[in-house]
Amino acid sequence: MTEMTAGYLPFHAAPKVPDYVPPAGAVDAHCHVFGPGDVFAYAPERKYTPCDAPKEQLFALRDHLGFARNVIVQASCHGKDNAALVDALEASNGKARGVAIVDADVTDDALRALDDAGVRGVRFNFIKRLVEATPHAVFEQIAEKVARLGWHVVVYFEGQDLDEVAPLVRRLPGIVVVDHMGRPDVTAGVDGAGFRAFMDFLAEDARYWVKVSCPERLTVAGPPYDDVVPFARALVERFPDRVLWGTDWPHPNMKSHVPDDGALVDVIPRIAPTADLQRRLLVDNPMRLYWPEESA
Ligand SMILES: O=C(O)/C=C(\C=C(/O)C(=O)O)C(=O)O
Repeated sequence: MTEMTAGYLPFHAAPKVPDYVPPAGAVDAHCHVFGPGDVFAYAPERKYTPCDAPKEQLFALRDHLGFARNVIVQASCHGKDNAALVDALEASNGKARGVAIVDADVTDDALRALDDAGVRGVRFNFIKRLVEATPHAVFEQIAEKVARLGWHVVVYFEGQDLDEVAPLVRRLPGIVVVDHMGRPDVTAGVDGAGFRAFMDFLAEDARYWVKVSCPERLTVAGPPYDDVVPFARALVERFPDRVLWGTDWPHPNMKSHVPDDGALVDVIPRIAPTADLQRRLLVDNPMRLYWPEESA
């Protein structure tokens, strides 16, 4: 068993059954698999070591929460070794798609193998506490390469870094999905300059999508995340056809509390207050992006 980084909390051992019942075919569009470390080693360059969170537990959580599919996102702790991700995709019976992390020198054969496994995007991480900086020119090279496969790009950055990241995003081809609402400073309020700038950025181009995930990371008030709900709701109501939702299980790097995944699901009707908005958020949008061949 690989020791997890001191001070971080493990994922919830017994999340509640959500009160909210997701629509049929709902997709958890942001989650991870970690290790197990003695089978899928963590990256030497990682800045944290998570607790093991294997595919079997992710799939059991999917069923427990009433979801049908997962989008499994490569996290920095596994770096550019996507083996654990591919293993989970191949075990999912077509119920999972992936977002990988790759180098600029990734070969076309390697990309095709990832695509065959179910990968449909790459992730560019700008969070300074998670990764060393990558030159934007490298990200542009990767984006051009994977666009040939029809993949999209997922970006993860701090709210205060929008001005640094936006020029690169504008140069990327295809759809770009922003993780965790662009990590706004919730203490500044939805009318604060930072979140307004983020909303204006998303409004620039219909290629830009956003995940209304991670109230547990952004909150100052704590569960049930009343201080974060207005941000997610504003995004759902303004961009109903380009929002995604995810648990972010197993919630790496949490220190403030252990989020209950069932309680996170119960936030959904508060941020998407109609059945139509819930269906677009949980079914139509993720199916169009990750299973277009099956999308209505
Ligand atoms: O540590 C965070 O801020 C959140 C995450 C970490 C990563 O994505 C990562 O290590 O790549 C998360 O989204 O799970």
